Amino acid sequence: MAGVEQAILILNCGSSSVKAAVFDDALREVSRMEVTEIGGGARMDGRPVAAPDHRAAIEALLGRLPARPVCAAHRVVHGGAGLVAPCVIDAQTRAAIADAAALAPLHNPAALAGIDAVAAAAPGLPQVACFDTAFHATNPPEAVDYALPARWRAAGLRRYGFHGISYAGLVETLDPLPARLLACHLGNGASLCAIAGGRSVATTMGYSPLSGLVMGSRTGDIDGNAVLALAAAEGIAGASRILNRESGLRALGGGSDMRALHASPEGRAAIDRFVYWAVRHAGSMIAAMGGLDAIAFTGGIGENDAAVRGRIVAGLAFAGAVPVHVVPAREEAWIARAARACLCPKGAAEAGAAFAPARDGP
Ligand SMILES: Nc1ncnc2c1ncn2[C@@H]1O[C@H](COP(=O)(O)OP(=O)(O)O)[C@@H](O)[C@H]1O
Ligand SMILES: CC(=O)OP(=O)(O)O
Ligand SMILES: [Mg+2]
Repeated sequence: MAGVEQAILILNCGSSSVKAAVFDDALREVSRMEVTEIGGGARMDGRPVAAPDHRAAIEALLGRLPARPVCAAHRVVHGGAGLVAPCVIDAQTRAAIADAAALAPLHNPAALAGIDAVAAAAPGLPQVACFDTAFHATNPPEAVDYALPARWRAAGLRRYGFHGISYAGLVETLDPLPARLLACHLGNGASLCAIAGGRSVATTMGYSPLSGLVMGSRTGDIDGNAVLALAAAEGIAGASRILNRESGLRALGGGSDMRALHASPEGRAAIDRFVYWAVRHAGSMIAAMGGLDAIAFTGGIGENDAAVRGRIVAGLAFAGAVPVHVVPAREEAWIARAARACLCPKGAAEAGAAFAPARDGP
């Protein structure tokens, strides 16, 4: 793209989508493309595209980049306990993201596919990872701990929380920022976050992006003994497939796309359950903040589905009438800024500072 000398490429692999954005050296977004509905009639910017999986979607997007990037940065959902702050991706970082893949089976393999595809297309290009967990580092211990024996808590079995890049972008966007904000990221993955004074104090996802709300293909909260029953019947891999890929709206309503669900009785029953559990979990978030000053919706459903938003807001009438905001998810812009700060910490504040790796890339 003419005039974009220091293009930075952002890849955001969601569970049903890949979003690619290019920013210029002043961190202005100059291009955006997305493949949605991956695995079920994928579309690129609304038009049908052959993308049966994330890898194919990434290849299709990289083939249409309008500028040659000088660095790339990725949304990575889970880095485990060790990887939280944005960092340059080296062999060790890549291995840690791969190690956490079992905790985010719908996301980390896709993020790795993006990292590897960029490395293959542009060997040596500096790449940065930004993690979905970081925003929830401010949760108090009582919100983070599972009531497990000490050795298992020490082994990293704890609540992490996700969609943190989206929530961090939301906090930067709302001005003035409400003191006690119920933030609802409703996409193919869905979570709620209690944001008090701009900081996450509670969230509905836990050890992995499986818990909390009913989602496109994930159960949301489910009793541990039911998980054991599934594992006994189907094995660990089978139970993981059922819980992460075959459940949620797909299991209740016959499909994971909220738009289609409105059209059938079975789909509407699934939406009833989505809304019911969103409201119940919202009650828990409101309790964690000691009240409610505003609600914000983001994500594919949160931004576009006024009927679902209206039903959730109506279900929360008990908490009083509060302002409701609809905010486009700004994950890519947040990642671009974090990548610059990571790669050129000294020049991060200077508009127009060129990207240069702080240390060697992959
Ligand atoms: N106009 C719409 N009305 C209702 N739901 C929508 C609409 N557009 C997108 N969605 C829902 O948003 C979901 C995708 O959200 P998104 O945040 O883009 O996904 P991901 O979680 O993969 O990042 C889809 O599953 C779809 O059901
Ligand atoms: C964490 C998560 O569920 O992300 P997404 O909504 O992109 O699937
Ligand atoms: Mg997403």
